[in-house]
Amino acid sequence: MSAPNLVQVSRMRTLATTIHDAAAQMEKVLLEHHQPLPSFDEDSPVALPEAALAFQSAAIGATAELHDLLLDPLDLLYQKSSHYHFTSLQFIARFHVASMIPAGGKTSYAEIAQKTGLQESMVRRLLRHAMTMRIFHEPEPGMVAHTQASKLLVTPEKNAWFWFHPEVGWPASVQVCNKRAEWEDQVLLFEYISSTNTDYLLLVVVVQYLEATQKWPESQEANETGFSLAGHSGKSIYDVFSADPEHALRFSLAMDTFGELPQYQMSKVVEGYDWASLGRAKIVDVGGSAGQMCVAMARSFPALNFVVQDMASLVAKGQANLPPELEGRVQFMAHDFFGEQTVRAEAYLLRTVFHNWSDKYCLQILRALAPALQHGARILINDVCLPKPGSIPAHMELDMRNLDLLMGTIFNAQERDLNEWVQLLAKADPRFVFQRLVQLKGSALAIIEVLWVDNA
Ligand SMILES: C[S@@+](CC[C@H](N)C(=O)[O-])C[C@H]1O[C@@H](n2cnc3c(N)ncnc32)[C@H](O)[C@@H]1O
Repeated sequence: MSAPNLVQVSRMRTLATTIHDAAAQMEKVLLEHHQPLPSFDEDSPVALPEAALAFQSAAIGATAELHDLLLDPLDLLYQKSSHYHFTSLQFIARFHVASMIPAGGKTSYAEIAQKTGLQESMVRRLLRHAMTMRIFHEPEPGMVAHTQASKLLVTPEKNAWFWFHPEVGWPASVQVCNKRAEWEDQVLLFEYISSTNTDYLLLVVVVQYLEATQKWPESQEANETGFSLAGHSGKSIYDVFSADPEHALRFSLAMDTFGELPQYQMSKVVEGYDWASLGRAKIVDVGGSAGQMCVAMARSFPALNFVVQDMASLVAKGQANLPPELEGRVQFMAHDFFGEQTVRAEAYLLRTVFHNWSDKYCLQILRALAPALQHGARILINDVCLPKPGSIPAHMELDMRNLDLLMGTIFNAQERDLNEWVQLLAKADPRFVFQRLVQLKGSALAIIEVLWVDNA
């Protein structure tokens, strides 16, 4: 075993000390100038006294470096290349949302929806995303109030300046490499996805999100999205992929890298749920890709057996790569999850399956399970469960709300909060009875545990 990296530990402490010392100096200066301490409060002074500026700069530099230093490197790349925040900022700027909220007061999501012509649920998603960046806050459920930053946007000049970045600078920057013509060529598009990461593509797609939302309000269809508008002439991502299974397979490889981010790792699922409580049981992994999750679980829980269901190309890949010692314990089956479930089992796992489908299609996937379900069967949904605004650290909430906007942009789908999960299940069939939410430690994902109860 190699020795711990003491240089990194020392840098971490040096930075923490710089932050501590600079903050103490700033407090002193502010007290001397009879100024309040920094806060997000809408009435907090914007400018610091001259004597505090050097300390402010030292603290910002050290916090930024400490933040990056503490990130997993894959997460660092992900965070630096995430651009979903432009979607919520574009909405705020385009509709001059700041001017709809009175100073010192509050306005409901419903009223903002009515003034902007967007659906209330969309307004809530966009503004809750911005709130993780301290732009507006939700002082009570359903209401929006100013922070120090959002209040600046009340004036037309500031809003125009703010508008410039998502509406002019951002779309222009997408064109910098003048690739749009080449993107029309799907082969290059998919080579791009698989060879680097999805961000260049997603940038073009996300630019179109508000356009799609305004063009097709309330749409639940994947061919009426930012993706469809971004050079795909009305096609959904599914249409584009199904025309080319090889590239669909490559996209699934790109998704595997997503799964390596600490907050989405499969090990958190293996460790975070009481799988042993199932006893000797069979688990069907619906939409289980090439079986990576089941292989990890089979290794840790010898009493469990698995059936992985997915598209034919993926299950064939899973079967070919199955470690020999798991032969017989992990089976593969091509199955369309919109079609009737035929395998009877003690539990059904649906891992990150629902978040890329709108409610209309999630209901179909849930109802298709029913014919195979026996009283007491567990349905385990491993997906994001959006937190109450402000209830977890902002960078973690932002990560979840980024994913929410990404799902909207590409699929007309969404991440869901607990209330939305419970409502979705009840609407699918009252025999789906929500049991409990298990928030997996160190993960952005939860397990929503549901029982099938005959006569419920
Ligand atoms: C976001 S991925 C999740 C994969 C896997 N559960 C995981 O967590 O790594 C969604 C999966 O659903 C599969 N899928 C999409 N449409 C399907 C359908 N109609 N029937 C079965 N599987 C489908 C995809 O091939 C993909 O493997």
